[in-house]
Amino acid sequence: MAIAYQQQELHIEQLAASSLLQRYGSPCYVYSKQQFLANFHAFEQAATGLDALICFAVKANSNLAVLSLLGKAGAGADVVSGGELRRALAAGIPAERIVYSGVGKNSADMQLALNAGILQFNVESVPELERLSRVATECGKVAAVAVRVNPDVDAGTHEKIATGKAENKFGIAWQQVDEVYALAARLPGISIQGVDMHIGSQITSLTPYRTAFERMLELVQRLQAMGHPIQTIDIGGGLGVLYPDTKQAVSIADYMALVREVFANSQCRLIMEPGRSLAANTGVLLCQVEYIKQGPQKRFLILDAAMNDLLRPAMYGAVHDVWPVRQVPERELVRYDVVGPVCETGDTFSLGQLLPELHAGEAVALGQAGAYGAVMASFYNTRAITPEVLVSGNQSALIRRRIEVDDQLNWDQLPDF
Ligand SMILES: Cc1ncc(COP(=O)(O)O)c(C=O)c1O
Ligand SMILES: N[C@@H](CCCC[NH3+])C(=O)O
Repeated sequence: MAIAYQQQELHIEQLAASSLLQRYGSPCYVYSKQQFLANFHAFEQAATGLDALICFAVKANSNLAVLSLLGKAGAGADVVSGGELRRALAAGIPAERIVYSGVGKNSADMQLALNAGILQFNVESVPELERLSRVATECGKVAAVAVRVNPDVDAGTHEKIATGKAENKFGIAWQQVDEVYALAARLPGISIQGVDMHIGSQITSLTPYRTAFERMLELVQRLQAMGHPIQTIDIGGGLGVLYPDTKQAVSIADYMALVREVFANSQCRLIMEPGRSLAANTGVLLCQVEYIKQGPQKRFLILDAAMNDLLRPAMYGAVHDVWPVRQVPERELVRYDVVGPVCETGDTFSLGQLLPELHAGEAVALGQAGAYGAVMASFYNTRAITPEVLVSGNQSALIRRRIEVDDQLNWDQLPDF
């Protein structure tokens, strides 16, 4: 079922926004606890009755307060580096709920994961498998492994985030899978546990998922018939969300209904790695208008947020909501090119955006910023790293009265990342 685009249900009151900006500085990422929990519960509820573990893809948002919130709610974590693993562990996510993906795992990070006792390594190549076996043997451990299989499916997504086609660097090619499992079975430091796939990100149709899932189920049955003890099927993440330019999206409920239809009788434990669908609509990037610049042809809204804070528009031509925090109905509508202060023409959030007339110093929110926002920030132009705040309260109540950083964590005892 296609669902229509609606502006993100995250309203920010002028008063609260300016308190936040005053307290934490501008620009500043603001996340909603309630929205994170609502998204996680939507997955959980749709998975009722299935043996399923939802491992949040930490790459989407690695904020410690966010990880701690999701961990307490029962989520596991999908990590792709030693840094992400340390963060997940520091936030209290138990190692037995952590899977480790990625094409370039180094020996030190493998060792860290083995000593922590993680649930599963998702292995992407023969040399990685051989290295993992060697490192595990040296540590006196056996690594629980799923081979990431590349099901050669076009997920119809942006070329920079497609991962499931034969030409992509990810996973083991379909025709090599049998020999890789045969090798895994011979290696002393490896224990075969499952299969893994991830075909891309921001996928807005169920069709590629159906094709990939059916291929994976067939593969599981074939590997089991060969005697491999496949007990887990990791189906990755990738579920798309609504951005202003998304023409259709798939609901969590419909996605999970497909998962159930294909895998319910597999007798395997299902692992999912959603990132964006858990995080995108939980956050905004709050910022302020620095200047209004009137050119001969265009009017520029120059924000104090830039591509180093939110890279997606510059990197993928991605579109995010832009809206003034204070809604003044009588203001005239004006077209702006919404840009940041960085010395790149690509530092543009939106072209010809119709907005109520704005003035320097007023607060603006950039939407859908809870996923792949702060995690992709950089120091470019020697700008400061953007603060992140997780607040309580929901929807319109958000931020209005309760400005509350997650106080469950002891920040002094957390490692510095
Ligand atoms: C291996 C793996 N798992 C999970 C994810 C999360 O994807 P998404 O944020 O699209 O759900 C990604 C990113 O695409 C990934 O590479
Ligand atoms: N960073 C990307 C998604 C990549 C997903 C990681 N495999 C984005 O912002 O959309």
